[in-house]
Amino acid sequence: MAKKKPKAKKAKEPRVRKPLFVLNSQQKLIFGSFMVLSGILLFIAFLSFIFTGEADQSVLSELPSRAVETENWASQTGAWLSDFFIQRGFGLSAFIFSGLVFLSGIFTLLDLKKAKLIQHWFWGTLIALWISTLFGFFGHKNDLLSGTIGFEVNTFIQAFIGKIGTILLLLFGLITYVAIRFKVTPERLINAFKKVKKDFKSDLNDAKNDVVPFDNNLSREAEYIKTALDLDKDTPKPKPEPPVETKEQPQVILDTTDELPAEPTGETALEIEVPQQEDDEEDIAMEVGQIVEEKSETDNLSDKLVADFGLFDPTLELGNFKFPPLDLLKKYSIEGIKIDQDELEEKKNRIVETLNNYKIGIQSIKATIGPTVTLYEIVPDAGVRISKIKNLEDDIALSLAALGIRIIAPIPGKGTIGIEVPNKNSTIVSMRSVIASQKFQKSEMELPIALGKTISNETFVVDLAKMPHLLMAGATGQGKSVGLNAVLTSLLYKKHPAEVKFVLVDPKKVELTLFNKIERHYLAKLPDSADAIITDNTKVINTLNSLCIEMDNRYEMLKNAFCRNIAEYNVKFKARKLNPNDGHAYLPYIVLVVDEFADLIMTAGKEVETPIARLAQLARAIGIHLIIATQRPSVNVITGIIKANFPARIAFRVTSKIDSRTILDGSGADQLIGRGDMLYTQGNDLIRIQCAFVDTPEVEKITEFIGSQKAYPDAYLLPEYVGEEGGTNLDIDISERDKLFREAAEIIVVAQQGSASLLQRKLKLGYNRAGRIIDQLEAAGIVGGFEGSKARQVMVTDLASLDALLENEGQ
Ligand SMILES: Nc1ncnc2c1ncn2[C@@H]1O[C@H](COP(=O)(O)OP(=O)(O)OP(=O)(O)O)[C@@H](O)[C@H]1O
Repeated sequence: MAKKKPKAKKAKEPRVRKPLFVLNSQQKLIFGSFMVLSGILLFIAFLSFIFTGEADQSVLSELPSRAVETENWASQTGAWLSDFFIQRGFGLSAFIFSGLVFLSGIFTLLDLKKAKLIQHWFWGTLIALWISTLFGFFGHKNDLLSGTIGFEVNTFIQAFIGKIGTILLLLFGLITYVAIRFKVTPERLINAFKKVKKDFKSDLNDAKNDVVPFDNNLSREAEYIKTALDLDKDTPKPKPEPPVETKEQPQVILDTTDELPAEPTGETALEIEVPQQEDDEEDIAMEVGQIVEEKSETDNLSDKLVADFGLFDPTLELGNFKFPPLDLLKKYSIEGIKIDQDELEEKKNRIVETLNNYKIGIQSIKATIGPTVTLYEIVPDAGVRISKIKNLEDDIALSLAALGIRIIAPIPGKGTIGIEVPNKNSTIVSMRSVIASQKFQKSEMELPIALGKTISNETFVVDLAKMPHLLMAGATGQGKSVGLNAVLTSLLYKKHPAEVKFVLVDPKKVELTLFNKIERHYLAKLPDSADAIITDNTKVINTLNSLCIEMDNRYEMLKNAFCRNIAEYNVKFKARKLNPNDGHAYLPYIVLVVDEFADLIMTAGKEVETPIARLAQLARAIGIHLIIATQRPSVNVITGIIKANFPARIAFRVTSKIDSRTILDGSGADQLIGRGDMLYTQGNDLIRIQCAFVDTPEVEKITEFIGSQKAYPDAYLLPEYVGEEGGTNLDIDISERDKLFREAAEIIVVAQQGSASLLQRKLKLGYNRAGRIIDQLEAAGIVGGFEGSKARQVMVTDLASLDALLENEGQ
């Protein structure tokens, strides 16, 4: 079945006709210019033939010979060609051929459409034939006019239909030519005639008006118009309105009448009457006022900016950034599904047998072979209870002696019952194959992720931005880390560093280290942290809270820009409608990845759960998306509040039905076979997917490729967040003081001004950190207490006293 598919497809493919010869650019130049020059040469030769043809007549039979001298301006070749085309060919209409040769050269040089050129040749040849026949009729004594062809054709026609018949035939030929070539119809002709008549009438009226200028009313009107024009002289005049009755209008209507029956009725008849109304003498001319498009100030400014600089390009700073090539990903020898007919038959028989043993008859059975499992879709006999088959899951598993059998009863939307049976030899779905797939390459999604292949071997691509957050769970060693790498790899292959940033949390410390290499391209971090990848739990809390601040900031920016989501905001920013001086900036998507969430929840509990839940609830619109993976899908890890906000879930194999229920709200994940076999749900159906496999060396190669390119000066900085541990209590402890404490103290003493904003400016700190240092300075007795809006009093007068104070403190 599956084998036949590609064959059928092949048969249906339209046969592409290859062009007979295709010229490259150089050949086009050479061939094109040759044709252009040949056209010119022919023209010169033909022109000369009119004057010298007779003189050269006698030597034509001796050509070609160096001894012979010809009068033609193009010498022997010219004489011979002219004789061939004019004398023995078409007469004077041979000039048309010199034009056609010239035109062919131009078409080749400019690479214009060949079909058009062929049309020119066709119509050109026809008109040449017609003209030469016409000349043959009137000037049959002069070969120069008609050429042999014109003469012969004439003689031939006249022999059958006589002179009058020939004239009529020529006329008919002309009408046919004009009708087809210039698409002339009787209606068009009538219409053109009416238009001329109307123009003539209005000209006549104008002339009459000019002749009687002293008619009272008219003169007053003319005077009024004149004054208006005078007043208007300085102001720019609007363009004259296009006349209501446009050229095309009658044509469109007449074109429709072409296809109408002889006696048009109903609506169409009405349409035909429109041009007749135009003919009415009492028709009142109507002028349509120009529609004024009012533009706001910002629109004008942004339009001008866009006209001057083009749309804002966020990728410009790393304009030469190259996306990783496909070759960095491995090809696998066991890739591609191989059909084992015997295995299929055997399994089918066992399923049928087992069901028959329980008195369940089957009407039909169909197999779809996937990378790891084969889906047998059965239609049971009428009257069989579905639950009966569902209960036979274990019996079927026993008879097939296979792990991981899943029964889907019924398959939603299909009216069949599905039995998924693992293949004896599973195939690897390589990351390369899914990344190279059309579906991924051509996807227009915001954050496309190629997860793997479905049971029908289709690449499965989803948009993380639509999910909007993803929960991944599965027992250890079942493919979670590979799944996370597949997600990250997909984004690296599709998104520029300016468009997406990752916040990586890796409590296991080893899973995501490879991504360190792309820190300055793709990672985001807290301002004063050394590593972008977070392995320490306290730092996770700070980062999550910092993301909450980023979320609030982004919402504020969206509100000020009157946008509902990040996509709208970025479009507006790119169109230069948002001023960076007002705090606006291009917003990259932020993807937070937590590998091993259980560990976090166990150690930090509510402190982690609260910001995660907040982000999950609110962050979708402003482009922050969460991917959370866990080995332990128990209810105290995946709590109700987390579950409620993560509609998209991936389950790798788990050990118990309870775990499966925690992740998917149903069983199924316990029946998977591991090694990347997974179930995906986005709130409704479960889809079985074989996860794409990406190995550590592949990830290393990709990160190395990206890491070796020009980067931003630093990772994307998240807003500063100081946790409760940074509060005043700890500050009293000298060892807990900020690294910049001494420097800050010196600045304050020199300036004699105890303000946090001074520190912010001088030390380039965030508000929170500067405030914390001020608190520490207060605890150390360097500045006084808080005095509302006034700066704090500085207690130390000079640097020497400061040194003395701090030294005493250390003792
Ligand atoms: N999609 C896949 N295709 C083929 N093999 C896979 C796939 N995913 C995982 N495997 C196999 O399973 C092994 C374990 O995968 P992985 O390290 O991702 O598991 P894990 O769930 O992250 O485990 P842990 O939780 O202990 O980190 C891999 O080394 C690989 O051999």
